Amino acid sequence: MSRTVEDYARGVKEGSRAWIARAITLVESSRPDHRAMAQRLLVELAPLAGRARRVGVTGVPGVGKSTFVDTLGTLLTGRGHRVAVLAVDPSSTRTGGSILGDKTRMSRLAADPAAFIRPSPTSGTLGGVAKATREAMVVVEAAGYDVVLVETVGVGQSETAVADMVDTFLLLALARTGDQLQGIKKGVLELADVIAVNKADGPHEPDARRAARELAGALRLLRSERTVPVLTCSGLEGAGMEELWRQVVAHQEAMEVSGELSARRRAQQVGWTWALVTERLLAGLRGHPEVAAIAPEVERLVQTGELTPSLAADRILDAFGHRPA
Ligand SMILES: Nc1nc2c(ncn2[C@@H]2O[C@H](COP(=O)(O)OP(=O)(O)OP(=O)(O)O)[C@@H](O)[C@H]2O)c(=O)[nH]1
Repeated sequence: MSRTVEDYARGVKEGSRAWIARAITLVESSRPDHRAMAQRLLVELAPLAGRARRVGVTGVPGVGKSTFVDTLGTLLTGRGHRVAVLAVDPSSTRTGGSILGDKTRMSRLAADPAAFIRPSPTSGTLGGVAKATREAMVVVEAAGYDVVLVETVGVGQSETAVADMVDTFLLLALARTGDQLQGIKKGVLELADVIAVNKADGPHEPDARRAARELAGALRLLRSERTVPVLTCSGLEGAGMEELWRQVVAHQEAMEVSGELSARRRAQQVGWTWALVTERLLAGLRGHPEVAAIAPEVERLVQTGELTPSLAADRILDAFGHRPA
C-alpha cells in the first residue's frame, strides 16, 4: 500500500521516529512525484514549525564538532529539550558518505530518546543539500523538536548556506600559536554570532583562554558594529558548555526583543525563494535539449579561441530561449 501525504503528516505530528525519517527521505528525493508529495507535506507541517531554536555549528575538521554536539545535545535533553541534529556536508555528495551527523560519532545522543540525528543528504549540489536540510528542519520542528543543531564543515559556501537557515551561527575554533586568525576564513568570522575555542581542557586550557582573548581583540577590529562573545569550552569534558548555551539563548532573546529574529527569518525565506529560482533555472538550462545539443561545440570554440566567452554565453542563452535584454 502506498503512503499518502496524510500518513506522513500524521506520523510526523505524532513524533514517530520512523515517520520523521521517512518524511525526510521524501523531502530529499528528486523524483518528481516525491517532490510534489513533499511540497504538500511541507504545507501541512509548516504551521507547526518555526518554534525551535535553530543553531548552526561550524569549524574545521578536527575541531571536535561531533563530540561537541554530542555533549551539548545531551546537556539540552537533560533539561527537557528535544534536540534534532541535521547536517550540511556538500563533500558527501562526492564521496557518497557523510561524516557530519554520523550517529556512531555521537554515541550518547544517538541512544537518547529525546534526540534525533540525521546525517547530511548525499545527493546533489550544495543548493540541493541545503534545500533538503531546510525542509528537514520543517519536519523535525513539526514533530516537536525545540532545538535544531545544524552542523557543517567549511567546504565551499556551506557555512553561508547554514548561516542562512539558522538564528544563531556558532563557530568552533582551536587555540593555535601565532596568528590566531590563521586558518579561519574571514567570511566565516563575519557570519559568526558566538565563537568558542574548543578543547579548553587539561594542559590546553591556558592556551585556549589566550586564543579566545586574542580572537576577541581581532574581532573588535574586524567588526566594530557589534560584539560577538568569544568563549572557551570543552566538548569532551563539558566545561564551558552551559555558559555557551546561555550565550546562544541570550543572542536569540536579544533578537526577539528587537524584532530582528522574525525579520531574519522572513529575510531567510525570501532569500531562500530566490535561491530556489536560481537552482531551478540552472537545472532547466542544463537539462534543456537545445542547450545540450550545442554545448560541446560552443565549449570547443571557446577553447580554441574562435568564440569569446561572452559570445558563447549569448549562444547558450539563445538556445535556452532566455537571452536577457
Ligand atoms: N582535548 C579534547 N579533545 C577533543 C575534544 N573534543 C574532541 N576531541 C578530540 O578531537 C578529535 C576529533 O573530534 P571529533 O569530535 O571527532 O570532531 P571532528 O574531527 O571535528 O569531526 P567532525 O565531527 O567531522 O567535525 C577526537 O580525537 C576527539 O577525541 C575536547 O573538547 N577536548
